[in-house]
Amino acid sequence: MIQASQMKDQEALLSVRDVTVAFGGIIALNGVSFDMHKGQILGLIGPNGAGKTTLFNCLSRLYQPSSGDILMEGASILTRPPHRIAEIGIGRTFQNVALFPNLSVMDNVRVGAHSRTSSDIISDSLKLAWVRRSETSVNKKVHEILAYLDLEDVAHTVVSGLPFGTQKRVELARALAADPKILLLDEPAGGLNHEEVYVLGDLIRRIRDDRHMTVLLVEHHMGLVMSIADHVVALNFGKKLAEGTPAQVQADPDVIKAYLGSKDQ
Ligand SMILES: Nc1ncnc2c1ncn2[C@@H]1O[C@H](COP(=O)(O)OP(=O)(O)OP(=O)(O)O)[C@@H](O)[C@H]1O
Repeated sequence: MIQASQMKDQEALLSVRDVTVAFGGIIALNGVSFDMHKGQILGLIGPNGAGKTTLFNCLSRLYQPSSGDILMEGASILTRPPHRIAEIGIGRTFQNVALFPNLSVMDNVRVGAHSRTSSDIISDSLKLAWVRRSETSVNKKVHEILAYLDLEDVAHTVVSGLPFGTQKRVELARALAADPKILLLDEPAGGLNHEEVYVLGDLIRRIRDDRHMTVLLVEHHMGLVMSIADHVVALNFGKKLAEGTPAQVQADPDVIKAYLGSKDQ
């Protein structure tokens, strides 16, 4: 676990600065700021409609903030189109799984690995030497990730035939194959049973430790967030309500009030 004293000495890997998002008259996010540090697992929580998904979509560049900035290693990411965020080291998974259902597990993971290569259709067709070298390294990467996530047995299985929990693991594999610096996880525990959530928590922690990854977790499952996050940011009605260690946020009177007044646990 990263200590607060170490954090102070580190420049933030990602800084959310005064981000506001308005949809017509609805202010989905209202001046939200926080920092993420290298190696951190940051849990983003809040009752329904708090603005978590909106913030997640800003980080993955699907939404453009009305004002404010998001900096990655000091440089704004807001000029990047969504399909180019993998190049700066941001990877994501989707709440409802967004894989190519008719492709095999291996081919889905290969798509992730290719998002960091610079080959193009002409170089691919000409089978230039550097493209062949790049293919070899992609294949090596894909095999390594499949082994890491225990997906070798289903490597050649078409994704649509797999249980939901396994599909979620394939999505994680695809995101990891692009070697992100920051992994954005959108409700990874959604649709999983108790045992699967426990295994997932362990896996996220392992990914952070083994692969030196920084993880942002948007999650309704409080048990998961509180057991694996180093730092928690709580939103409500588009504003930051509290941030701190899981224990600090759990004990915050405003957070308790927000949750007691909602349908969330
Ligand atoms: N595309 C959109 N158009 C209009 N309003 C939106 C849009 N997306 C979100 N909102 C509104 O913005 C606010 C924040 O929504 P958001 O989905 O970010 O919350 P959330 O914390 O992710 O909620 P949940 O936990 O239910 O997914 C809500 O009032 C929502 O209705």
